[in-house]
Amino acid sequence: MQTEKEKEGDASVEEYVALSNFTGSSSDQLCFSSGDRLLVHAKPSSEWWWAELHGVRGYVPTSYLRQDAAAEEEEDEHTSLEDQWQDEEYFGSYGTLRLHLEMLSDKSRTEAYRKVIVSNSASLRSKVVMDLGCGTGIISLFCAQLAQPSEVYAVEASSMAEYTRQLVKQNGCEQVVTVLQGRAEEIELPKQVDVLVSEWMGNCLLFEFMVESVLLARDRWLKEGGVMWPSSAALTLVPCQANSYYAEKMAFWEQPYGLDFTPLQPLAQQEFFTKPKFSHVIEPDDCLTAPCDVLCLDMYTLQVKDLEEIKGQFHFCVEKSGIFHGFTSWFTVHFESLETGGATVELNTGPNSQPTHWKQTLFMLDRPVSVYAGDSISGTILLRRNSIWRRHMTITLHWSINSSKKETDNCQVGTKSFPMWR
Ligand SMILES: N=C(N)NCC[C@H]1O[C@@H](n2cnc3c(N)ncnc32)[C@H](O)[C@@H]1O
Repeated sequence: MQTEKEKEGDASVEEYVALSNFTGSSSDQLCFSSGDRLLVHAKPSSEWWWAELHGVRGYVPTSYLRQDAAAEEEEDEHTSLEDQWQDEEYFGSYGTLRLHLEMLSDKSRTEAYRKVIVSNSASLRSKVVMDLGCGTGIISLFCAQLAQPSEVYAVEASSMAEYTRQLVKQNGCEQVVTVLQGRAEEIELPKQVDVLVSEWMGNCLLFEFMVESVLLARDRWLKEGGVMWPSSAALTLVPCQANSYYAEKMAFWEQPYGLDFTPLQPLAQQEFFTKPKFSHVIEPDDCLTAPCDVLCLDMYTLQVKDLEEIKGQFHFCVEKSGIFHGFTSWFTVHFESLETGGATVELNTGPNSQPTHWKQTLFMLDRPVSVYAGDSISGTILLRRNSIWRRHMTITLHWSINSSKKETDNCQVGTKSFPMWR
């Protein structure tokens, strides 16, 4: 129901750009295409705004909108670089034990780093190592305990660094490990390093964009011919079923206690399926096709500017009929050996490996689609870094489903943008 204000619209009309296509599911919702410039007249809720396109007014979902460049410029002036990284909140969260306990309790992750040190212990002798974002210093302690590097610089920006120094002393590693408190981009190391090791991966590989700090440290502190651990990273995608999640968040409204609550389903779609779902556990049987690496990052050549927009393509062949609810992503990183020809160590966060604290990330479509063995799903994925909130990004998926049934030439296409988180 439109209020008077929504009908007239208030004076402060703001222009927004549509991030992707939207097909309204009721008469009072606007339909628009990616790139359309919408005039927002009223913001009655955080999820739905009252907007105008080509003279027609209606509700639009806020998650599909981005402030236009001019407005973004203006906001830019009021957002200092510091705020854009949300460092106070970010490093504040790493100053407490919660996240460090989660990471240390992740055996798959932590043992993978230990395996890297153990399998390269001979080559690490007399080497200089930088552990970027060392947290409690676990990787630095592995280096000092399981190998004989000459120096390990354990760099940590949060207040945890004070405790890390105590842990280094407590474990008799202070001869080798030096803890430096500060942002890796800002601190001074006594010398260049032979190895830059870091556990920087976020949800969907890049969230938090700590990888930028790793690249800046590489360019400034890694010796010519030095080694990056991880050496490479890949983001993997697979079209999947998500029956229990769909039942829990959408089907639920069909007949709760014998009543018909389906008018709430557009809100449920907006509230539960607009953003990616972190910590999703996909069962191998939920995969409708073989997974595909859609992005591959070489940590020696990747540049900070490359992080603004990263694009990948995919082509999936449906192996078994099922319901295409969405896409699931995970990542894998590789640690090359310090010895030429030595064994590479892999940390895989996918459904066929030991579980990790990242689990997987689920991207739900607005509406599920039945697919059949022999169909194919092809398209692109675009990770676009947020130009204001530097730890955030938007993931846009475009896909087309090509039916294997010869008589129907139906090719269903779809696109959806998922803010993570702004
Ligand atoms: N997703 C992750 N692996 N997060 C690990 C982040 C750890 O690295 C620390 N960290 C992140 N960025 C930086 C940086 N630029 N400089 C120093 N420490 C950092 C952070 O305080 C935490 O202890």
